[in-house]
Amino acid sequence: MSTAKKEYKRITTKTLVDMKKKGEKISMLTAYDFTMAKIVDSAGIDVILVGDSASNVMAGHETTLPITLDQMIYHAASVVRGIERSLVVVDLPFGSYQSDPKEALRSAIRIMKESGGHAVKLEGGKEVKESIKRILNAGIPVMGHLGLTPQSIYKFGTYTVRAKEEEEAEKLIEDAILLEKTGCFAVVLEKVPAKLAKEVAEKISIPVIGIGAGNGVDGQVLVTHDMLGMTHEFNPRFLRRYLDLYTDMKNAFSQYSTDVKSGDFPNDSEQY
Ligand SMILES: Nc1nc(=O)c2c([nH]1)NC[C@@H]1CN(c3ccc(C(=O)N[C@@H](CCC(=O)O)C(=O)O)cc3)CN21
Ligand SMILES: CC(C)C(=O)C(=O)O
Ligand SMILES: [Mg+2]
Repeated sequence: MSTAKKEYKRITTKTLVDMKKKGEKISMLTAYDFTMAKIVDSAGIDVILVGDSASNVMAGHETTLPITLDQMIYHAASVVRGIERSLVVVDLPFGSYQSDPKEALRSAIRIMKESGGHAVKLEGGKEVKESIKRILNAGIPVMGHLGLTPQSIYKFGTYTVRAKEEEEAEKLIEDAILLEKTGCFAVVLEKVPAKLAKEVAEKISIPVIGIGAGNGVDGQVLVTHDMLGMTHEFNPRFLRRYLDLYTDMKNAFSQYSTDVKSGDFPNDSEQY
């Protein structure tokens, strides 16, 4: 009898809940395009997030607020064409779900229909409960997002650690419990104290995926371009860089330019 660990063929929302039960950590990274998604998927990353961080990373905006639902669908559809195994979760962008639950459902339906993604993510707790219910009633899985919620940046003014004070910590725990009760299959916790994040992960039975939330949670997410070292100016404490692609790419471009200008490229074997 084989003792080899069973490989998950295709990750589903249920797989993630089972992984938490078994104490297996969940890996999650962002992707916004086909080529990146294909590499991330083939590396065995469990969840691919088509994050509204595309607004920063792809489009160069200061915040996540400007990206549109149409643009998110374009990114998500490109990602879906690149994957075989990962679960694809798509951020509902700012302005596509806050007005009312019907609008939230319409936006989620557009994402599912037009991109082929597997689930949506939206920011907030109690405030978005009715919207989450509507989306779930249509059979669309929902991931929550608490703590630092970048779509509310102008309400807070900074990207500092959230829920350091007792009152905000209590609200966060309440919101996490509410998200589980409402039916979310997982929740992202962004930039909160590790001790609080661990407490939340222990209190609820759905997976808690952390970013800047310490090691006591059920999985981790990073922006792929950050962990590859492409976003040079972005230096939060929680980020671990696995490559220095900014430098490597810059050197490659510079070498190419030198080769073109010197006439070294193309050589005899690189032409017809
Ligand atoms: N490239 C990228 N990576 C991300 O992780 C990311 C985005 N973009 N865009 C959307 C949100 C915004 N996020 C952020 C933004 C800032 C910090 C942050 O720690 N900023 C400062 C500190 C700010 C402060 O303490 O006042 C830093 O140290 O870089 C963390 C997460 C996470 N998301
Ligand atoms: C940072 C992650 C959690 C996110 O929401 C995004 O990339 O948009
Ligand atoms: Mg996001």
